[in-house]
Amino acid sequence: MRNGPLFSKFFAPAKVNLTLHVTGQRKDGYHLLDSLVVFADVGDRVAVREAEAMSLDVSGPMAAGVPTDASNLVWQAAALFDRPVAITLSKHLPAAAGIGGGSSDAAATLLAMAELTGEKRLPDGSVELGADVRVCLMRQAARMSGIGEVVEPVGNVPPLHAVLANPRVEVPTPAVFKALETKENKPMSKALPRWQGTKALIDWLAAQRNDLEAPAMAAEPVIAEVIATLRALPQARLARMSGSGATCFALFETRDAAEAAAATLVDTLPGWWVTPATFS
Ligand SMILES: C[C@](O)(CO)[C@H](O)COP(=O)(O)OP(=O)(O)OC[C@H]1O[C@@H](n2ccc(N)nc2=O)[C@H](O)[C@@H]1O
Ligand SMILES: Nc1ncnc2c1ncn2[C@@H]1O[C@H](COP(=O)(O)OP(=O)(O)OP(=O)(O)O)[C@@H](O)[C@H]1O
Repeated sequence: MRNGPLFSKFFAPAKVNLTLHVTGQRKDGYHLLDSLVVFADVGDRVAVREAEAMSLDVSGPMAAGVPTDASNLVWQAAALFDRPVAITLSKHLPAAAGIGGGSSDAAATLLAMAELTGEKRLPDGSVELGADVRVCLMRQAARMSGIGEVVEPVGNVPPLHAVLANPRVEVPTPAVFKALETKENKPMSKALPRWQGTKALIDWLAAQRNDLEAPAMAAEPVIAEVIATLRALPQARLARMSGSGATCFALFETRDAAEAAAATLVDTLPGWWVTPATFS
């Protein structure tokens, strides 16, 4: 005898592209990428409960403007299983922000639905929900290539402490890719180094790129201001945009330095979304 409806919940971590090299473009217009992806200890939360019919409740400090109907990627993910559920989504990440958002929420929903239904394999169409869904399903440091469908785990990534900042402007991913002038750029080195500690990783990252920074900045010039502001923070070692923006990150060698820097930004720029984070 089961006691009460089936229920499952999962964390949806922010997805951060430490690097994002655009190396080509397919005939269908999708761009080929080479990206070192890590996940933050900040994110959304998804819960699903067995119900008579599908429903979605969106709450949390970043819920404004997030769809509450079947256009939400969590609804689309849950609907791939033939089991109606009441979904609750608690939004802590800004949307259209280059840090996974909908894709990470969709991945968390897929995992929650698989647990709730006991399904061992994900339904067809799961990873097609978004180019970032596959890497978000892995939710650990990975090298992502192809258009996002090739995901290779990367071990021994030293801990990175960061500040994430978003000026609360939504940046449409398709437009940023479209505006990228040079589609064939150098990938990262074939073999990634085995970094000996946080400083070695940051030094290596400094020689990598996010090729979408330039088109994103052209679309939203405030992104250049975000990067300059992050770069000027005490003990900030590197600042870069994540994904197609507008969220940018600064890297620090200690969590204390990241938290102190975040507190400074929260004071001086109350209109921005700012949080300390640890990447792994
Ligand atoms: C920028 C990244 O976030 C890096 O992780 C991803 O490549 C984009 O992931 P995403 O936001 O889940 O992207 P999707 O929602 O699947 O695609 C949005 C649009 O971005 C463009 N797009 C996306 C991924 C890719 N490799 N090449 C593209 O050109 C396409 O126009 C696509 O229609
Ligand atoms: N669960 C969701 N959370 C936020 N936005 C969602 C969600 N589902 C659908 N959307 C819609 O998707 C759009 C893109 O939001 P999302 O957070 O996926 O940004 P993104 O820039 O694509 O993230 P990334 O590029 O890092 O994958 C939003 O503007 C919103 O209208």
